[in-house]
Amino acid sequence: MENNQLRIIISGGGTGGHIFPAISIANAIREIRPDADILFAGAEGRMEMEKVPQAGYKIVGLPVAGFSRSLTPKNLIVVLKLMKSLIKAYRIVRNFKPHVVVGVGGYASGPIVKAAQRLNIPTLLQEQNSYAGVTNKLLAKKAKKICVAYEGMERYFPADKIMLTGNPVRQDIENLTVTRTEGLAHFGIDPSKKVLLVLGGSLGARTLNQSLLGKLDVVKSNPDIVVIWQTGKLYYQTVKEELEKNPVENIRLFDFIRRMDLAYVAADAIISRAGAGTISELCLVAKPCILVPSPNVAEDHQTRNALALANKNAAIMVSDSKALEQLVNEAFALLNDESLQKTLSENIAKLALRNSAKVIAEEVLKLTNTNSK
Ligand SMILES: CC(=O)N[C@H]1[C@@H](OP(=O)(O)OP(=O)(O)OC[C@H]2O[C@@H](n3ccc(=O)[nH]c3=O)[C@H](O)[C@@H]2O)O[C@H](CO)[C@@H](O)[C@@H]1O
Repeated sequence: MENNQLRIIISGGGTGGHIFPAISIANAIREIRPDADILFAGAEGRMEMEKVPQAGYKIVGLPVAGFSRSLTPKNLIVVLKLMKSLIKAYRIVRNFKPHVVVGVGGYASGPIVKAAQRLNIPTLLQEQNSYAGVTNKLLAKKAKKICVAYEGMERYFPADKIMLTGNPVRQDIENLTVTRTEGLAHFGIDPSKKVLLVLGGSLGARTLNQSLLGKLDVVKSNPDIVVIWQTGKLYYQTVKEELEKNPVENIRLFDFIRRMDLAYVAADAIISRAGAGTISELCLVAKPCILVPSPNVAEDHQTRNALALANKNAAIMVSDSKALEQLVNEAFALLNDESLQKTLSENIAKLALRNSAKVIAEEVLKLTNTNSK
């Protein structure tokens, strides 16, 4: 390892919501400093161990896992793993000698950022959600900079360290170059139809799938509306079997959509979970949407993400418990109300934050000159 080479560790992961921003930040650092040596640290067995090498970066894994929310003996094993991870994290940071360490949230960022802070290496945190998780709140005290995507984050973090940068969004979505005609052609949809896009987040959402399955008759009786439906990998087979029993011509079914840019341009309205990454994209593509926060995430942060938009009349929020009954009717009503579509689009566009990855990368590079002592 060259002594004067710029070295940066990026830590965190667990779901797409943490990994994709981390990779975007790394790419933006490389654009400015192609010579930078970037090392990722993730959790063994999680999605980052596959996605990060695919993106062309090296990654080391920690044996870290999440606590169960109820009191169970399993949590003892989690404590042991955490201690092992801390020891490993110290070793990684000492050996790699980074000039700065970035934490994007998720299991691995805790031990790595903690170790860096103890060793007086400057750290930067990126919080994607409008509600800060426990780990980031603990790490914030000694962090040099905290890049956030929502206003009002001084509720959780020291105000002087916060910078409103937004969440990094893939280039092809931030700067859409495809047309609606191309989007419709990609999904085999006639240009005279309206399109409802349904997104369950990177893993899919059971409630959204059940809400649609329960209202197939409504979808069928509106043949001028075509539904592009992302089920998630886990639920795809079940939904497909249901649709084989009860075929609906105006549905296009996918487990995962690779060309989100084409899906977004094709859509007239969108139903979505309220994951932070998806919301940042929805603001940039400025489409009218209905958000259904997942009740299964830490500290109910998706509800807070969704409320940040709903309170500004930038999105409609339907709670998970009301979705089965209300969601599809609400979406079809929105598709038939152009004035509401226009208001929601205009308001959501105002919340868009651009160039986040580049701005965060610049902040990371500024810290490489900081003396943290
Ligand atoms: C269940 C869970 O823990 N969810 C969390 C996870 O969400 P999750 O992993 O679902 O992530 P986000 O909603 O933040 O982002 C999903 C990303 O996957 C992409 N995508 C999605 C579907 C698809 O078919 N194709 C595709 O490419 C989207 O364009 C987006 O870029 O991390 C977010 C950011 O910390 C949190 O706010 C969420 O609460």
